[in-house]
Amino acid sequence: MNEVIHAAGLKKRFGSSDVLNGIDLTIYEGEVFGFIGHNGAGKSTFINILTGIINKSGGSFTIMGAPDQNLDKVKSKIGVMPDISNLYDQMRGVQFLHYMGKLAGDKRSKQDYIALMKDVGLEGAERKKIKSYSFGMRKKICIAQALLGNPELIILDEPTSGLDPESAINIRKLITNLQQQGKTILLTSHNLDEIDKVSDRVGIISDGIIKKLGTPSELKHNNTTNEINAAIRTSPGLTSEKLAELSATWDFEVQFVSSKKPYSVVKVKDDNDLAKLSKELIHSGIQLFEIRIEQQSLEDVFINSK
Ligand SMILES: Nc1ncnc2c1ncn2[C@@H]1O[C@H](COP(=O)(O)OP(=O)(O)OP(=O)(O)O)[C@@H](O)[C@H]1O
Repeated sequence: MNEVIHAAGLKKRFGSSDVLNGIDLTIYEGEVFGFIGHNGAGKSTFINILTGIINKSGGSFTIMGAPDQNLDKVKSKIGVMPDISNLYDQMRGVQFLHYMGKLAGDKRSKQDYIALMKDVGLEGAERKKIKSYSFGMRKKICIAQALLGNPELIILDEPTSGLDPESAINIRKLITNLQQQGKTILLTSHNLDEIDKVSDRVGIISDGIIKKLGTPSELKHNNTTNEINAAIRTSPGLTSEKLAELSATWDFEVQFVSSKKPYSVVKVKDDNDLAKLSKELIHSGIQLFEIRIEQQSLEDVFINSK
């Protein structure tokens, strides 16, 4: 597999604050890579270093084989979603893309720009001035801008934040289509369900390093313990207090995790304790309708990676 991005010990310090403490990461050709981390974790800083907006403080990286000191020859192969504040408000949507496309060496026809606007969900807004665009429409034209020049690597920093659910679904479809065309996509998002759905691999940044890395499935199943979260549906419903009262005499530990109506989610040590739990609940006179294992979500993995 060809390496598209390879970062080795990449560091960034702002004043006295170390934001990136040595990012080691390789992103391969044709993959959608989901980059996640809490606010201020350094995702945009990493992207801004890759795209030459800011300088690194240490370490090194290559993009499509070009070393970070000499990225000029690959710059035209990288499409980056700009900040929404960098749009030209007085231009009409299609006119703006046409203009930016020329600068990016884009060869498409005017009709194709209209098609691009449709692809990002801006059908009907082609001839409206950007100043009249809503926040979501601005995001969409920024996504379109990232695709100008037919780049091989597309970097999308929170493309769907602030979009309505249908628009976000369309952007996810667009990302999948781009991948099918062989593009490599680096994506950040705080919507972990979205990252789970579209990414081939996910990296979680915390304390300035990549804390966890793997496919969404690997991350969700990489449980270091045998602990089980079980969702239980009973009558009467199981509250935290009721469970504490019942379990006081049990010879195993059970912990109330959350209430997800009509379920109560509890944690037990292993399979044996799960079997004991169902037995004890029935003995206590509680009607047990359903008990099922709750799969870890990417959100759980994220919360536990801090
Ligand atoms: N130009 C700058 N000067 C000083 N500090 C900066 C600068 N840019 C970013 N930072 C700081 O670096 C840290 C990482 O910011 P960054 O924007 O990379 O985080 P992020 O992971 O993208 O966050 P979010 O999810 O909120 O977008 C933050 O503490 C931020 O305040």
